[in-house]
Amino acid sequence: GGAAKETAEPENSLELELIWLRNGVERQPEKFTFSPQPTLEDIRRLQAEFTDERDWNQFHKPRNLLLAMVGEVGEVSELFQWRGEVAEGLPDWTESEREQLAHELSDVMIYLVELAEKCHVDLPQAVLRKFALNRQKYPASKVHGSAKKYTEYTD
Ligand SMILES: Nc1ccn([C@H]2C[C@H](O)[C@@H](COP(=O)(O)OP(=O)(O)OP(=O)(O)O)O2)c(=O)n1
Repeated sequence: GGAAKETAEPENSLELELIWLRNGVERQPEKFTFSPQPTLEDIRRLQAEFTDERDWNQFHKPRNLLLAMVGEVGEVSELFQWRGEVAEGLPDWTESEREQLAHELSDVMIYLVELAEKCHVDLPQAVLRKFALNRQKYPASKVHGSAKKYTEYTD
């Protein structure tokens, strides 16, 4: 029946992706934020399924993934290279240029997540450890309003 269908759990990754996409389209936050889904672990799993289904794992060694990621960073750079400074939110870009950027940033993200997986770096946990280090290195009280590198401070 209809009620059962509305509450039915997604049965595979494609159904989950469609649900998350729909959630994203409906979002209109006042200030820009990311959608909560997919998580990094979701992205890791979706890419693992994508490569498994194609028997591509044999090609996805850490070095290959690193080079693929850097190549995609280059594609992001191409979108910016002949422009002047770009304002937050890219107000002067066309919808198609923004979508292109979203694609290229996603390629970087997908390869980054898979690179971390294949190197056994638990990326979300590693990011938390790195934030703790960054806070120690750059105490807000000390560096407020200054973009100097930590080695430039004399005290
Ligand atoms: N061996 C591969 C090839 C592709 N992909 C996936 C991950 C990326 O998200 C995307 C990259 O695809 P392409 O190499 O075709 O690169 P682009 O999408 O950037 O296309 P183009 O190079 O034409 O701009 O597809 C992958 O996982 N493994």
